[in-house]
Amino acid sequence: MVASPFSPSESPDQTLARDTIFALSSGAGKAGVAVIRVSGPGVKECLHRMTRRRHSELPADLPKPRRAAIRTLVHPTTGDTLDHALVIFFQGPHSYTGEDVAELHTHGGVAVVRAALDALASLPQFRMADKGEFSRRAFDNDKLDLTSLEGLADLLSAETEVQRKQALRQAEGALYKLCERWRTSMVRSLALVEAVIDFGEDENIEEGVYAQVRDSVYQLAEELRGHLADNRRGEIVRTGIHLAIAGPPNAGKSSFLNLLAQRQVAIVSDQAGTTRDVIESTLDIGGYPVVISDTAGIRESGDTIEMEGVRRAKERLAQADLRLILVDAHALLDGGQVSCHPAATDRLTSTLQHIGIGPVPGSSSAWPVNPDLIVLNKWDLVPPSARPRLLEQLTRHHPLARDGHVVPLSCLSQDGFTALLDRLTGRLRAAFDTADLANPGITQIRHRQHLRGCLEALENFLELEEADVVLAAEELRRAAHCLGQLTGRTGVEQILDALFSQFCIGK
Ligand SMILES: Nc1nc2c(ncn2[C@@H]2O[C@H](COP(=O)(O)OP(=O)(O)OP(=O)(O)O)[C@@H](O)[C@H]2O)c(=O)[nH]1
Ligand SMILES: [K+]
Ligand SMILES: [Mg+2]
Repeated sequence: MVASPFSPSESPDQTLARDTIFALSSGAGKAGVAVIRVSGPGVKECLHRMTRRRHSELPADLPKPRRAAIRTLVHPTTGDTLDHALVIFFQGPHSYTGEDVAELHTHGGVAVVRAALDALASLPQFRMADKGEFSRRAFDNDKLDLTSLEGLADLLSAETEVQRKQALRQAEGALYKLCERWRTSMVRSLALVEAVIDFGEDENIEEGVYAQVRDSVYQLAEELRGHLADNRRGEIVRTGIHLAIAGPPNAGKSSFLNLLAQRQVAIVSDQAGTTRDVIESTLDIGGYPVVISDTAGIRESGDTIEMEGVRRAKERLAQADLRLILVDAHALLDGGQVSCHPAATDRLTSTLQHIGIGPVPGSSSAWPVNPDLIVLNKWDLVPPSARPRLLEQLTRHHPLARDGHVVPLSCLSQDGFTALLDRLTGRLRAAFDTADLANPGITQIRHRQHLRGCLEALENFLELEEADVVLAAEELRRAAHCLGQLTGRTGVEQILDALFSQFCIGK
């Protein structure tokens, strides 16, 4: 958990005014163990009234903080034994919420849990927690900032390894710490600029203070720019990487989707133009969440419905994060053979041109999309003797096929599928690896907006002259405020006070 370095102390009155909240924190329904969490000023009283040492009628001592203790759980008024439970006590502020917290690990039966919850509800000023209320209290008590809370929410809904890791890092406060480092630097600069305003003529102000501030703001702006130029990696991993499969009709695109998904998601047939709509399936590929779109085969057609499908296919291809083009390898051959040197290469070029990739002669409507992988499907139909030559010719002579961008595959026999998956995972890792610990990613549009606002203010600052020192202070204040909105920690005065006390500028 992240403790704010600037946590304001809560007055005892505020604490007392609060209800004690409780909830079943583990999943609902029958289970081996259930965890009931209790937080608030009444926790000690609750443990005193509801727990006994085993085989004893006497109230048990409060368990040592953070140590599990076995207790008999009883009803606070009737004294009925409810269960034997493992009890853990966390003394505020060293707890998740920052208040006194107890965890009761009871047997997971539905009736046991209900009895325990009913017993808790009978205590004065105790009530069931609202949704997210424990985390809300953690935020109010400066135990968590907004980005950590968002990370926690993402962690609860993470479906793949990469999402889990990213969410965990954010929940642990990596983004928060980075933002606080930036914000502290900005507030420090602000303090110096305000010192220049207040004591500008004073001999106690060092020479060159303003230049120092400019340097540090310049560096900060560079760092923020670098952070914003992340190709939206974190956001994409959070919501799913969009991979489009496109290609000519009958290349085997739907067969490939079905192979990836390991079930019959899309209709496969030998009729060209089978797929019309975009068909989506969300899969876990090497730990990455990937939303795969199978699309209509791209070709000219008189059929208005098919043309709408083709339009959607092109649109999807243009918007995708990753593009996989599937072609029929057999169609690149000349009567089953790799004929004179440039033929297969030319055929690939023309196949790609037909689906709008690469320069289209005499057309201004070519869109500049580059495939991330070109899959040569129906490899089983390529005679084994022709395979090495075909591959060599393409990788050597086709500009889009170089650097291992071409992979042979047979959806029919599944030959080449494992190699293709490895290649795909490699591409995903290259494009979306978020494991850079020193550089926690931005995972929400909201983060990006506040960072942009912050950068804008810093850039405005850098355009000002030293004479505009009042405006300069205003921009720095705005920059720090933007970051404060990102983390939910907007207080500037506390940092300022702490810094001013170090400057020794007062007489
Ligand atoms: N021999 C062979 N046939 C394949 C392979 N992959 C797919 N096919 C066949 O090719 C035909 C077309 O497959 P689909 O998956 O429908 O192709 P598509 O690209 O989705 O076609 P459209 O949706 O019409 O654009 C079907 O008869 C498949 O069985 C393969 O690797 N080898
Ligand atoms: K088809
Ligand atoms: Mg299809």
